[in-house]
Amino acid sequence: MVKVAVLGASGGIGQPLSLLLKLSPYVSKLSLYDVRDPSGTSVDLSHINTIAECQSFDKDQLVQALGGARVVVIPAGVPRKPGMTRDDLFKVNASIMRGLCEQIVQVCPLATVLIISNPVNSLVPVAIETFKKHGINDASRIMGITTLDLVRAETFLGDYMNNSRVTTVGSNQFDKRRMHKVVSVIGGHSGHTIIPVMLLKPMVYMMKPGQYDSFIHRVQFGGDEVVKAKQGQGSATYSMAYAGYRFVEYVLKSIQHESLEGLGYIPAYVYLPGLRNGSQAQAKLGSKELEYFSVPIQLVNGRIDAVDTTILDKLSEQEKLMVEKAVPELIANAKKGQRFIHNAAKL
Ligand SMILES: NC(=O)C1=CN([C@@H]2O[C@H](COP(=O)(O)OP(=O)(O)OC[C@H]3O[C@@H](n4cnc5c(N)ncnc54)[C@H](O)[C@@H]3O)[C@@H](O)[C@H]2O)C=CC1
Ligand SMILES: O=C([O-])CC(=O)C(=O)O
Repeated sequence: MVKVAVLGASGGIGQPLSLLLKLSPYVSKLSLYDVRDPSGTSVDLSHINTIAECQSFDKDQLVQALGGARVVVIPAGVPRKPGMTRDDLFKVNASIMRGLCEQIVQVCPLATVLIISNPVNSLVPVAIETFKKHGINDASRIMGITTLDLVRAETFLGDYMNNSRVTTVGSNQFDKRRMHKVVSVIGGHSGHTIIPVMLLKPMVYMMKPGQYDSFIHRVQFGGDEVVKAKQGQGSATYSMAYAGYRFVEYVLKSIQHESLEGLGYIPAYVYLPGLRNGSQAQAKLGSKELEYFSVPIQLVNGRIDAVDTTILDKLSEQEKLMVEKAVPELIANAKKGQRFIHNAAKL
């Protein structure tokens, strides 16, 4: 069992994610940090009779919050309002990400860092470059969480295929196993960079005309659907907490050396050149310039052991076109994050 730190624990995602982590059998200590005092959340959660011990840390206590953390999850940052893109959040959230990573790299440099804050496509590069600047060149422990796209794809496809909803709660395990074998999502985490991939290709032909295209659109723009429905009160929080927990649990199971079989290889947004099979993925995606991509990963002890590129061999013509469309945007998004660190370094 390990210590998990949540940075941004008072937020819309941070609170329900912390609840799920408090229920986890893999967490011994739950460290809640936010610039908005998270002690209320921590005391409330501490009344739940599960193993994890809750501690809260206020804005001047980041070092204490991170001490001994094996996993750091970051939902800190501002969310979108209607009319905004995720990229509009870059300026504020990149500064937050850099500040947090500058401490992580000093206090718990061997922790696995899982990034939720948007824009994921640019903030993972901000984190990787911050670590590099401090002498740590290890892409195996920094990942962007794109699991919400996968959860949406599983849910919406389940709807479209007239199945019951996918869930890991309760005894409805059948759908969960079934859906992760049917669909995955690769690419990035914004609009057209989100690329649903049918693992069972005949599914497409089983759908009614137009259903496949509207399924793709709904997965790509599911975030906007929530932003609109929340009418200025933020973006997805509960579904993100669920998705975030699903990914964190995957990492925690690997740290406990538990079997990950049956969970499939969950994709994450990662720095390909620093990973085993990463250059193979770049070759299959047709661009050496494309350094960041969400692709299924194989985990060992909380670190990425290798990128699983097999999904890239089985893309349909339409999926290949989606990749082609996404690549220039993903390259630009990553460069933006990298420039943010390098230009700041020159000042
Ligand atoms: N990866 C994904 O699929 C998703 C990502 N998001 C992103 O997650 C982020 C958080 O969303 P919400 O929780 O809804 O926002 P929120 O505003 O409810 O919560 C964010 C929290 O971060 C805290 N915070 C700000 N600066 C901080 C710092 N320097 N250190 C620690 N905490 C800090 C705030 O005080 C606040 O409590 C947003 O950027 C949003 O776009 C949201 C949904 C899905
Ligand atoms: O749409 C947003 O801003 C939040 C998000 O990333 C999502 O829900 O996928």
